Amino acid sequence: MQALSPSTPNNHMRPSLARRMGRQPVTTVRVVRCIYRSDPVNFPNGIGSNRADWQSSCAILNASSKNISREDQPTEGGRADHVAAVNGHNSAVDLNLVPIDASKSSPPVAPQPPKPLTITDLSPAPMHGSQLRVAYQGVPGAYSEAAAGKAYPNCEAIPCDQFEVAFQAVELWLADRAVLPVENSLGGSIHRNYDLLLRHRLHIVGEVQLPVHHCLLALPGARKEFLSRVISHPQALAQCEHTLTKLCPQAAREAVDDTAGAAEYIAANNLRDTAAIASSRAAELYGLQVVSDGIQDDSGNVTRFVMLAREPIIPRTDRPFKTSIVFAHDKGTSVLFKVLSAFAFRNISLTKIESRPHRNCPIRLVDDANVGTAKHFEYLFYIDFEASLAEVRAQNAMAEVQEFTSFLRVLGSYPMDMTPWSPSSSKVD
Ligand SMILES: O=C(O)C(=O)C[C@]1(C(=O)O)C=C[C@@H](O)C=C1
Repeated sequence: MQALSPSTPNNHMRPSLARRMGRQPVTTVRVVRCIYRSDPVNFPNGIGSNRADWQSSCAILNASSKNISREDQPTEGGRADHVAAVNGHNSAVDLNLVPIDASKSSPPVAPQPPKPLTITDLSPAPMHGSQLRVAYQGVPGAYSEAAAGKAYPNCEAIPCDQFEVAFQAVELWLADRAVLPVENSLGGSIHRNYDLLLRHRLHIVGEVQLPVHHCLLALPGARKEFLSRVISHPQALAQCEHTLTKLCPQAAREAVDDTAGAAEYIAANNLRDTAAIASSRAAELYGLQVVSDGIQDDSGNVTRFVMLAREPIIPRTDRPFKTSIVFAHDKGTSVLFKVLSAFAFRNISLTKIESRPHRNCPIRLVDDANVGTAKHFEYLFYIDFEASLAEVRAQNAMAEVQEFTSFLRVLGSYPMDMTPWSPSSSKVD
């Protein structure tokens, strides 16, 4: 089976099911022009230069207007005001977008003098986040939806059919935050999402670590001995690899876009020979039965998600902060030790280091007249360190790192998730 995506035939069933759930997944579309009505979260005083820019650069999007034309793929590297991700045909209502009709526009009102910016205008809303619109990849019941709820209780979670679309939803003010899984304690890093962090200009403003408790789900009455395949997100398949071999050795494993989408697909197509790895909430939402509960290979299975916003938060020192950076050097990996020592000398702990291919310059050739040409792979390095950028030691470390690197970007300086440890229990039958 192909992965569920906007272009695959499977996709036709997803909007209908999502509609049953009360909302449609965000898909990639081209919006002609749009206006943003209000942003109570980022600009509670009703003022902000970003919003003004946005208003002047955009005009009309009407939920029912014919101005929206669907496209299968987002424009690669396209400008934010050309490509939008909106929610189905009722999007304008859901997303606070209002039509402008010049003939019916209200009478002119005296211009209001701008209110001075305050510190709250500059800093995104705190983590309790009511009314925050949070874009996530997947359909209701996905772990990313649960992560959005953990980070921002009472938020409005907006399903998106791709991670790329979740980024665009924030860039285009259709959502206030995006939630992005970056690593799992069993499956490791989600590499593609590291690449997306660099390709887009959003800022990391928070993190949550979510215990991930997987279930094997099938249609009511289905027996695990007769299952011929198990479908899920590749990370979920990896996290249950050994347990699955014991439970259903006969079943083939197939990757799809998200865990809950796998459950939805089985229900929509009445597949009696197929099971999904997904959450118990997905079982409830799509009417499936839990064949086995707690099938992750380790009871302490945890996925780390980062929260992304258009603006960075102001780093503080009154609680534990983490900072994420990415860097490269035109002399390659030889600078890595120097960069790491900038943190070590200041007693700053690193919590994560990841390397990704340097796509702009993947290979560096070093000619040696005597022995020939060495071909070195080039990397971008992602580092998370345990300090706030408001701390002098972190600022000094960064100044030193800047000297050693040819490219350096701060992805965000944000509060660490310090919630109590509650591992998901393993309950395999
Ligand atoms: O498919 C989902 O439910 C997701 O939210 C995605 C995702 C991931 O990308 O890692 C999130 C958490 C789990 O680790 C498995 C899958």
